[in-house]
Formats: sequence, structure tokens, C-alpha cells
Amino acid sequence: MFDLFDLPLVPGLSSATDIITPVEEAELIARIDAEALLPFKFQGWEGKRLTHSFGWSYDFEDGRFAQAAPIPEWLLSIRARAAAFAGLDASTLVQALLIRYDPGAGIGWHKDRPVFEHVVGVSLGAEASMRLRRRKAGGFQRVSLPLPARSVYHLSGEVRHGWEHSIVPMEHRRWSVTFRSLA
Ligand SMILES: O=C(O)CCC(=O)C(=O)O
Ligand SMILES: [Fe+2]
Repeated sequence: MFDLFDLPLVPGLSSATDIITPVEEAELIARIDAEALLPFKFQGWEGKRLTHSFGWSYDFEDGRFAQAAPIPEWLLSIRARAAAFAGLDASTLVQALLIRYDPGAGIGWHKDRPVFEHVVGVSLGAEASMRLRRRKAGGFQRVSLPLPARSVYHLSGEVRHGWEHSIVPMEHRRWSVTFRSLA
């Protein structure tokens, strides 16, 4: 087995810095912390990250996909900017997932649920690294995408469907808001 660390040029992957101001970032963090965040659960195992969904929720325990409370007002301006960055109509981003990663929390290798299509994520707090990988003959092709505070990323097409992603556990707290469209 060998690993290739290629330049981060994967079709469907894009990112940009400073989609929000530091003041907006602090406001968003306060709003997220004020929500009823619950530990992410998967087959009886409790993750260290805390989450809350709007629009649609996907329960990893029972695989149920269900309508949730609508995306609140306080997320609409950031959703509009995330959509503009991704070249999407804001109204197509019908799901918003809030996540707080406390120290030591990350997210393991996965592809997002196939009920969703576009994924547009905004990062708050500690800088994280998103790892991306896809299986190739003889090993994995890997790419690492830095996610600084107030940056945005978009996963679509090849990187969305052909690659897995994960977030390396951080030493300091990070929050993310990910918006998704339906497939
Ligand atoms: O925190 C992030 O930016 C990524 C979260 C993620 O990959 C997911 O919820 O599927
Ligand atoms: Fe994901």
C-alpha cells in the first residue's frame, strides 16, 4: 500500500476564505451554542461532536430521513452567501446541519447520505483539515483541504460521489454549518 498526496485539485471541490466577518462568526457561534445540540449517535456509539438539523434530519440510528423544523431566519443570510459561492439558488439548500466539535472530536471517513446532493460548508472557530481520499489501484489517492475560520467549501460531482472525506480531531473547539440540497 502507498499513499499519494496530490495537489488539491479534485473535480467538484472548491473553497474560499472570509465568507463572513469575525463579528458574524461570533454571532453564529452564539446562536449554534444556544440550540439544543445533541451528541451524534451511530449504531449505539456516541460521537464527540454535537449536532442539530434544520429542514431535514437523517437519523443514523434507524436510517430514518425526516422533515425537521425549518431553517431559521438567523441562518438565511449565511445560506444566501454559501449558495452564491457555490453557484446555487439559495432555496435549493433545504437542509442545514449545525455541528460543534469539542476538543478531540472529529468525523470519520464517510460520504454524505445519497438523499443529499450539494454540500456547502462554513467553518467557524479553530482551523480544521478536511481529508479526502479515494481508492485507487494499490492504495488511496489523498488530498487535504485546510478549513480556516470563516471559510466556505463546496462538495459536488466527483469529489461528492467518488471520494470520502473526514475531519481530523482538533485541539480547540470548531463549529460548522453545512447546507445541503436534495438529490
Ligand atoms: O464539519 C464539517 O465541515 C463537515 C461535516 C461533515 O462532513 C458531515 O456532516 O457530513
Ligand atoms: Fe460529510
